[in-house]
Amino acid sequence: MYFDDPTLMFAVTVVGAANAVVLVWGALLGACRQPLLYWAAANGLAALAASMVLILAESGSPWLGPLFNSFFLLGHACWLVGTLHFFGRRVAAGPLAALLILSIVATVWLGVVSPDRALRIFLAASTAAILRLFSAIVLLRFSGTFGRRAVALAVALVMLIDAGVLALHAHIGLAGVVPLITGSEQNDPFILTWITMLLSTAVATPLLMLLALSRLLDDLKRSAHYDSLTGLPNRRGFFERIGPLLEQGRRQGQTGSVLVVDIDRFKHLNDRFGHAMGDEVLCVMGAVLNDVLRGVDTAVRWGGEEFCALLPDTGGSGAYAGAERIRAEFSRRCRAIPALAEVPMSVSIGVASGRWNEVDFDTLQHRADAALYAAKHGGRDRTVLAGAETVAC
Ligand SMILES: Nc1nc2c(ncn2[C@@H]2O[C@H](COP(=O)(O)OP(=O)(O)OP(=O)(O)O)[C@@H](O)[C@H]2O)c(=O)[nH]1
Repeated sequence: MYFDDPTLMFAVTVVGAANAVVLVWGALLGACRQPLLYWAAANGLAALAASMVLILAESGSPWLGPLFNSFFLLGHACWLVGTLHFFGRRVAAGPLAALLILSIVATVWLGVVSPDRALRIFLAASTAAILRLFSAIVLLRFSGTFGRRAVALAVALVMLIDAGVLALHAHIGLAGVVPLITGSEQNDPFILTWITMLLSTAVATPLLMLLALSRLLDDLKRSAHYDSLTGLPNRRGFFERIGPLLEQGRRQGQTGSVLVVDIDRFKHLNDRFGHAMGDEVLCVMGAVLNDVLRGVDTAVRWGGEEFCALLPDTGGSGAYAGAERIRAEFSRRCRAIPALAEVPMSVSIGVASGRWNEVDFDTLQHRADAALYAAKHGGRDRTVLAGAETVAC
């Protein structure tokens, strides 16, 4: 195989361009938008560099090498930036831009102004190897923060191999020989360029797509079961979670309780301070329910400013005490919001209890709702226990 085998250039062009289209399409779906766009740019630049060689190889233009190197290096930088974004890490834009500008200026200088092919190849390949090494380090360092660790490690391995190939390329740039490719008529390092480009476009990019797809599926699963504002389960997540708890309660004849929690005069809060403040207060309520309830209890954002909680193994007095803790904690946390320091925020809560082998969840929920209605009509800012006329305010 010759270094300038047009089949290889064509393969990199087609695979790189196809990857770029798929990655942009994935970004338009809204998942991992930034990393996908950077990886699309990396593949697009690889395709551009390869197609340029395919078209201009015969022209003998002194600009071909420097332009190829520039696209090549920009593509490697996009890879790194996309990978950092994927793991939610900061991009050290200044040092990266400085490295790129220096390398690109040097490669143009060594290609056009004061031609030195060996030094140009050394510079471009060693800079690309450094960028690849950083991509591998990012993947190795943060692979544990994301579920698909094996895939992230596989991409890291490809990046390390790629960095090794590029280091060899850099060495060849200086030494001017190809030690590994014995018998080749063309004693030229370009074969390594095609190997490294195929590694990233045909091997590493599909693995990255798999990573992004896994994250998309995780996000979809999460948004199907959780309320995006408060982080609490939505109704679907709630009913999936409480099914086994209710079954256990029935078998063991446990007494359980349902709380229906409604923030008082929420419309007034929205009207006076805006919806952003309303959303913040809803988040406060989500956090309060998370923190105050026990691990076995489950809360749900029932809709709007209404929440519901199942306390599967708790009788009326325990649930009532829990409701009071929720009311107190909610008011305390709202007072800590500067804009609301002078605006007392409160909640009304309806509580209903019963034995799970005598009542079902829907029945208790309706009773708790009726108790909430009584709490609202009694003046708000209170807990009402269904059937026990117990009112606290
Ligand atoms: N900011 C924000 N507001 C919401 C959201 N969902 C529902 N709301 C608002 O919540 C308000 C509920 O108003 P109402 O049902 O009249 O209840 P309220 O003002 O709390 O009155 P009481 O319950 O009787 O104390 C409506 O204005 C809705 O627009 C949300 O996700 N964010």
